[in-house]
Amino acid sequence: MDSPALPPAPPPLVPAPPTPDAATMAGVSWSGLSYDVPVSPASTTSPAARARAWLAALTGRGSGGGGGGGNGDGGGGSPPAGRGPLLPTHMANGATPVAVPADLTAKGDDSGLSSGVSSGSSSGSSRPLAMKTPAADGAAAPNGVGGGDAATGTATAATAAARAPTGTPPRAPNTNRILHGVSGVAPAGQLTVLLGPSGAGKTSLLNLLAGRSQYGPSGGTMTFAGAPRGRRLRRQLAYCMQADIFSPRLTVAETLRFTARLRIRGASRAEREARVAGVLAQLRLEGCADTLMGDGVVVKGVSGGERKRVNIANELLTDPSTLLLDEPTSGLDSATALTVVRLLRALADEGRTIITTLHQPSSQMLALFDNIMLLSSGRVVYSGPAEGALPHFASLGLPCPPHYNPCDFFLQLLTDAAPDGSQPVTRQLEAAWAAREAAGDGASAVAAAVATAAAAAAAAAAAESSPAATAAAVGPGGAGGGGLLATTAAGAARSVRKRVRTPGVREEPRKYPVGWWTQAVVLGGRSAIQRRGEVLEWVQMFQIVAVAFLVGIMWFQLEQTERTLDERVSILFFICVFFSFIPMFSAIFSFMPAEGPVLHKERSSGAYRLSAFFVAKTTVETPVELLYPALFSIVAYWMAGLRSSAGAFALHLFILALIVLTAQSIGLFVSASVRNVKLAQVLGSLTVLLALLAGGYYVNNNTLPGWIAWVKTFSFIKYGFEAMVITEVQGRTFPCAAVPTIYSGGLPGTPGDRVCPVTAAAIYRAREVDDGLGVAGNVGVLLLWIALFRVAAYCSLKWLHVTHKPSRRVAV
Ligand SMILES: Nc1ncnc2c1ncn2[C@@H]1O[C@H](COP(=O)(O)OP(=O)(O)OP(=O)(O)O)[C@@H](O)[C@H]1O
Repeated sequence: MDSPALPPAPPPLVPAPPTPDAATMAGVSWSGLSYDVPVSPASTTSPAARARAWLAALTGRGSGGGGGGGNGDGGGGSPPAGRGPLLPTHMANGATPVAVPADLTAKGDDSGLSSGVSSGSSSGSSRPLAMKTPAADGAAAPNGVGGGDAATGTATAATAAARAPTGTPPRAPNTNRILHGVSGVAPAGQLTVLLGPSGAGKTSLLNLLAGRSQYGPSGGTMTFAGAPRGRRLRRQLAYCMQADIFSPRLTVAETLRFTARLRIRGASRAEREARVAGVLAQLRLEGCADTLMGDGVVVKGVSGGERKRVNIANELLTDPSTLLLDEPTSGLDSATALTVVRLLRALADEGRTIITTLHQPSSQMLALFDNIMLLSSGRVVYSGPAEGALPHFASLGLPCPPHYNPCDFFLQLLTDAAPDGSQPVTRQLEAAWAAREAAGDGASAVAAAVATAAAAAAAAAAAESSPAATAAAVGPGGAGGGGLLATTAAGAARSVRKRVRTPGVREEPRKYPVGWWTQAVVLGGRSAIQRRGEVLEWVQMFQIVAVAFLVGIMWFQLEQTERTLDERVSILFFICVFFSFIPMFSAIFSFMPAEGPVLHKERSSGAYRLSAFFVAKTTVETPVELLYPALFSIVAYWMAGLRSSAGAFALHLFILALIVLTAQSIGLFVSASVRNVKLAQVLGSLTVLLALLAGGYYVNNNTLPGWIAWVKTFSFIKYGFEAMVITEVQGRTFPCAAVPTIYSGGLPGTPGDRVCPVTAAAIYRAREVDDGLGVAGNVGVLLLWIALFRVAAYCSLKWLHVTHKPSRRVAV
């Protein structure tokens, strides 16, 4: 019996997904990216919520999972498909309503930045601007990224939901959504610019792409050169942060040389020098190669424009295929800013993927861009070729006035607010773009296609992980990206193909470009150079020597009798205190504000291990810290007439060095644990004051009540002071003076006779020195303190102070 004929297959409801070209595959794409951050603890009212917010802020975990309430698009989950209301049809110019995806229908923007779309906010507005959809006037779709026809009718929210490349995940409680399922593509060999008003989410998006966001993405995918971001691509991606953070006391050339030594793998010295010379020439920095970087405040250095270019040069040293830049022109005059943008254009023309945020580009700059992505409150209002933006807005009934800078026009559209603070036009633009994306005519379709291809490539790579298979996959004609790349004839894509095929790009056997020892040696060398301006600072040197002479004069050639025993003890205590304050306060500023930002930046780029930095820094700084007490002692010790023996002097110096290192270690710990400079200062002062008060000189520790007597155990000054006293008087006797003192006894009203001459034991008794511990015991305690606080400083630095690894809630 014949089987009945099958009914013809129904026509597809959605257009076929676009096929990304080679340059797009080799570039960066992101699909449905969402980003949530914890709400500020101060803005929550309930104590429990505030505690959760504090905890989230502390641990860097923005939201713990899906679901939960909330008033935003994510908070309560998306409304069922098809239930997105339409915008009101009050708009002029015969505009038809724009379908609003479910994502935009929530009352109130969960980002907390602006109000959400509501019929009231639009219909009640007397906005002069009105929009129409592309479908309304039959306008041809502007050249969207993915190609494909514009929707032929009003897209529904159901379509939007069905066509969304990735569903935006629900927003967790106590979080703000900064990015709402943002999709885009930045093809290789092209300059892609993120534009939008302040707070639109440009930096957040860039941070996500760079893997540097504080909390990690809440949803979505990213692909780099057709693959998910992984370690193998880490060094192919460079990020120029907005703040140009550099060590102020290094010259431009030194800065680049140190970066080259730390970040270029397996290069000889000559090759590194050639690379540095190359980027200096490329960025036209030869003229200021020997100028200090400076900090613009204390150390005079390069100009703002040069600094920006050094920032870019520093990242170009590793020859990255993808360069992300956050506001590379901020603070520059228009001519210098144009120079920087031209430079980015040239870098893109070399085949690199360049993605940058810019604040207010001129129309001259616009002509240099390939693509722009316009963001508003974390949502896309346009993403595609730069020349397609004006037609897109014109098709919505928003033509750019003649002789107007298009970029200013875009930003004005996105910042225009009604008297009640609402932004109906912005909301409508977001909705219009969402509708266009839903119709398959936008970046999200391309990004989704790239993500699919990337997933397939990753699966294939996992199946065939042999080097031969990898080579076949990346080579021309291979089954993977190489095959795709080989199909293009575009110049940009050719250079991209060359880059992607560069040996070493695919393999990242080690986490860091150079080994631990090299890192430590290079960082140590840099630390030494950084301190050159400080160590030899005549003022500081003069201060130490001047105080040494002053002390020598005040305590000049103390009599070797009972009469001056008090002075003898007091000078030792003064030395302990003086050399507790100085190293403590110089260490307190070690990481914040001084080196913390540089460390954070360099660690974020994966340049070196924290342990290498820490060991190098503390090792290099130790001899410098010990120089001052040595200078001081050479003068003051002999002038004051302390124990006249080379051995005693050496031991005195050794104990003083330990006191300095203990104070420095505590200072390092405070600096590594506290971000607030003032708080660090207060903590430092408190620590030294407590150590001073419990040091056994001012207060008789044995007479303290039991509940507070334990404080003396934590006074590092006490241990140093006692060790010094023992060194000074051990085995000596001092002839009695005419007038009795506490050392010889026999004072009126005290029991017992006077004991002459005064022995060391009598001095220990009078000063409550614990001679049972001896010099060795006290030295041991100080060494323990040094070790403990250094380890604690390292741990704080690693886990509390400098975070360079964002938490990741989804794998991308
Ligand atoms: N970690 C965070 N915690 C709280 N809010 C954040 C965090 N990161 C970003 N935001 C908020 O997200 C919004 C977007 O910030 P983002 O820096 O991305 O904006 P932008 O477009 O780069 O702005 P600008 O042009 O002024 O630099 C801002 O309102 C910002 O306050």
